[in-house]
Amino acid sequence: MGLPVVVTHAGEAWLVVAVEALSPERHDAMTASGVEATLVLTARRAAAAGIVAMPAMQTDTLVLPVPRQAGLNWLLAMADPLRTTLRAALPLGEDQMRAPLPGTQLHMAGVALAKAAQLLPAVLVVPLASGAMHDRLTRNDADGLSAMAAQDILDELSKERMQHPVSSARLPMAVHDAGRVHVFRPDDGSIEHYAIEIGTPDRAAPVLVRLHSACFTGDVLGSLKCDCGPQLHAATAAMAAAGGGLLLYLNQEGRGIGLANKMRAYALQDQGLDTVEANHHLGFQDDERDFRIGAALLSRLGIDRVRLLTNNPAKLAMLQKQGVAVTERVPLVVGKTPQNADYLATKAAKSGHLFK
Ligand SMILES: Nc1nc2c(ncn2[C@@H]2O[C@H](COP(=O)(O)OP(=O)(O)OP(=O)(O)O)[C@@H](O)[C@H]2O)c(=O)[nH]1
Ligand SMILES: [Zn+2]
Repeated sequence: MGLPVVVTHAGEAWLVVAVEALSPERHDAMTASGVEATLVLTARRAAAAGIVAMPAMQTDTLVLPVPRQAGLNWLLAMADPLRTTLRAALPLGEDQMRAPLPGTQLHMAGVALAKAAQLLPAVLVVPLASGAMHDRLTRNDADGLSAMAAQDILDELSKERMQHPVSSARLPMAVHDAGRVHVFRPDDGSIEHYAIEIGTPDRAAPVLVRLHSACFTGDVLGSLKCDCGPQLHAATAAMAAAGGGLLLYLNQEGRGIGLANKMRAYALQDQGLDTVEANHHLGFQDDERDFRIGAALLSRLGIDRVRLLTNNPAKLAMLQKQGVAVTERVPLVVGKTPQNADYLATKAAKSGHLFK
């Protein structure tokens, strides 16, 4: 929802909010008393946007003191995903900017919260100086504010979620009339994931499996910018032809950044950035997916040996690390178009995908 959160750290309390969720009222309530506000950016974004040089990337987060004269527009400009160079475009002169500092757990927790909400990881942090500030905020945000320790936020958001089976039913499909959909719900209340049996997978032998990350544009709209839609359909067809298989449909849209941010990445790609550079400009890593989910669903379904349909070696390594035996990688090279040739080349060059 983008509400400010009270984060405690080193015996003090701070208010943390994603910059993109700042309304003028909320911004005023948080900064009115002249507090020392800081802006937290990921080192990825700071480096991609030219605020710091790459060697400064020893840290995941960078903290910039918000200049006194800076208002909401300055913050929004610093977080604006379409502004690719912050130095040249800063509304305040460089001399008014002090050098960024490496972030602490407080700042890492702020960034982790923003990412978990699929908001841009650009975060305003102010000391919770006075009861008056707290009152003004709770009056505006009727439900009051959540409070949590920075380290607890980091622990909570990085731990593996339990995936609970919720419901399951038969689903005849065009590709095979014997099918079954299982819905799983993570214990943190976040988005559900699906496992789809195609035909009748034989669990006595390694099962033909695909871990498919949701791609609304490719899977539903038939986008030519990626290969996801053709991969989805080729995978289910291969499973039907083999008599059975398992499709894990993981709701990790946009490699885990969500559709809104994926469209921001696409807008940057229209300015000439590749798929990896665009993620970095937004402040994300190349890939923000939690690869443990797939292994958890397999284990819930009693499958411990798989033949994996993928071109991505990282998926093999992750499944093996989580205790799933991958007896074979089955390549899934389909759906190359003139519009996605550069995207596929970037994945081969930067993400290690094997297209053979
Ligand atoms: N952030 C971002 N996500 C994208 C982009 N294009 C596709 N995606 C997402 O990428 C995910 C698919 O990842 P891929 O790397 O194609 O495939 P993979 O699943 O890692 O590997 P394969 O098993 O070989 O397909 C889906 O969640 C898509 O929504 C893009 O340009 N930017
Ligand atoms: Zn796609």
